Amino acid sequence: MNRIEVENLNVYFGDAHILKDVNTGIPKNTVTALIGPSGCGKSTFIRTINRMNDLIPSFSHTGNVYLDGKDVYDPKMDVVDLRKKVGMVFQKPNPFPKSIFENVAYGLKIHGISDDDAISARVEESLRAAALWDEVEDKLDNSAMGLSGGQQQRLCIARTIANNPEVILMDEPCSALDPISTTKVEDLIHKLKREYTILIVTHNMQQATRVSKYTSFFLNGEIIESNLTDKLFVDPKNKKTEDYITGRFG
Ligand SMILES: Nc1ncnc2c1ncn2[C@@H]1O[C@H](COP(=O)(O)OP(=O)(O)OP(=O)(O)O)[C@@H](O)[C@H]1O
Repeated sequence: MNRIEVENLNVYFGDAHILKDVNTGIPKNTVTALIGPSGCGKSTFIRTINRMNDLIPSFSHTGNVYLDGKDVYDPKMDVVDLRKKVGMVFQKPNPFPKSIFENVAYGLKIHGISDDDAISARVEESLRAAALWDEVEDKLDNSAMGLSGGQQQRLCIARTIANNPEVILMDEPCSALDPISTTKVEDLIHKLKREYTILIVTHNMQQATRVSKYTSFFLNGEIIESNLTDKLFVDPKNKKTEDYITGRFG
C-alpha cells in the first residue's frame, strides 16, 4: 500500500495555478525523488503533504491528499500532529541557535515528554540514526551553530527523526553542502529508508539515481512521468522527460 496518495491535486497561489491535476502515490519505506526545472512546483508539492502551504495566505487547493488513508485536509486533522508525522528538512540547514542537545530535545519537550532520562535516550538514538553521534557525543552542550554545514544538516535530520515521523520530506537537502557532506547525507538517506518514507527534491540527477527507487518528473506544475528511477533515466517514455534528463532544458 502507498503511504501517500494524491488525487487530482490542484494548487493555487492567488490566481496562479501552480500544481495541475497531480495524481500520484508514494510507496512506503522507499525514497522517491522529485526532479524538474526551477519553479515547476516540486517544493509546493511536498509542502502540500504536511500542510506547510497553509501558512501562505494566498494558498488554495482542490483535490485530495491522503496519508495512510487519512485525508490530510480534513478539517478535523490535527495539523501539529500531521507535521510530527511528516517531518521536513530544508535546503539550508536551519538549526536553532541552541545547543546540539537542545536542538534534538526541543520537539520532544514540545510534544510533552518531560522525563530527562527518556529525553537523553531519544536524543542519543536520534543522533546515532542521523550518523552524527560519534562526531558530537562529547560536545552536546556546544552551540549547534558551531557545527559544519554538513553536520548541521544531519542535526536537522536528527531533530526530525526525534519526533518519530513516518514520512520525511527533504527539499534539496544537499544543495548547500560540499561533496563529502553530500555523500554522508546520501548514505544516511539509504539507511533511513528502511524505516521512513522519504521524498527528496533534487536538482542533481546523479543524486536522484544514487538515492531513490522511484522518480517523478515535474514540469509546469504537472507530473509528466513517474517510474522506477532506473527505468525513468534509462528509458524515459515521454519526450519531455528525455529532453530534461539529457540536459536540453532546465
Ligand atoms: N509563497 C508564494 N506565493 C506566490 N507564488 C509562489 C509562492 N511560493 C512559490 N510560488 C510560485 O510557485 C511556483 C512553484 O514554485 P516551487 O518553489 O514549488 O517550485 P520548485 O520546482 O520547487 O522550484 P525550485 O527548484 O527553484 O525550488 C513558482 O512559480 C513560484 O514562483
